[in-house]
Amino acid sequence: MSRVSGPWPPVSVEPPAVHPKAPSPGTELGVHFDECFGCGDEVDAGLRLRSIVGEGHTVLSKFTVTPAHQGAPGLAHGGLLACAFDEALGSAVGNLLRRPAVTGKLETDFRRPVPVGSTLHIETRLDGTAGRKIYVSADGHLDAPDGPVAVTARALFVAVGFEHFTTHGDSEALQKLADAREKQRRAQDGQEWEINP
Ligand SMILES: CCCCC/C=C\C/C=C\C/C=C\C/C=C\CCCC(=O)SCCNC(=O)CCNC(=O)[C@H](O)C(C)(C)COP(=O)(O)OP(=O)(O)OC[C@H]1O[C@@H](n2cnc3c(N)ncnc32)[C@H](O)[C@@H]1OP(=O)(O)O
Repeated sequence: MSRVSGPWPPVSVEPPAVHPKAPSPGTELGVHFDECFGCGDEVDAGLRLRSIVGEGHTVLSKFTVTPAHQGAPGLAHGGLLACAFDEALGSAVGNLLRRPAVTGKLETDFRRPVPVGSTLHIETRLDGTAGRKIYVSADGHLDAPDGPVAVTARALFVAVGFEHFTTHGDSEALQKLADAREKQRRAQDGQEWEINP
């Protein structure tokens, strides 16, 4: 099987419509859900991926491999590395486009082993959109932003309505999460305090 995938993006795309209130370069992106395996603080063996906004509509994420993430002794499990990319790519889509979206397809190329104790620096780019389809890709560098590339990924996210999550997920927990996020966004946008008429 060839190592070379097809052209990317696979269809003709528009440049990504970055939201006018998307966080600026250097902004730290918070945890989107405390119980998220990718970024949440309340998951003991979670990846605890952390991200900031980079220049040129990129997101820079970091994840340190612990013994809880092993596949073979001393080495990261490929499925958990794919999870880290899902999280990093999803964070770029959610925070820069501010559109709810889910992963439709995620492709990973594992180029070098990733040892326990190493930190993967993931740089994600928004490659373009075609209607509801959002194409993103990322490179994962070992132990430094310019370290050797260990893993690369490409993904298609599909924009969905909020009802995707309420219909298929836990709607009560989601409403709480949505309210908290809205409050956080208003605070970031300087709209937290309404002036009485
Ligand atoms: C979780 C985030 C909460 C969101 C809150 C919002 C903002 C938050 C801000 C920041 C978020 C920060 C971080 C997020 C971090 C991580 C995110 C993790 C994301 C996940 O981990 S999420 C779980 C895994 N994910 C799923 O659980 C999806 C299950 N799935 C479905 O729910 C449906 O399958 C769906 C909706 C994908 C499509 O269904 P559908 O009926 O709506 O639309 P349809 O099928 O027509 O597809 C439309 C067009 O996409 C093309 N298309 C679709 N799939 C394709 C494929 N695989 N390959 C090639 N093309 C594909 C079609 O071919 C068509 O293309 P065309 O328009 O050209 O015909």
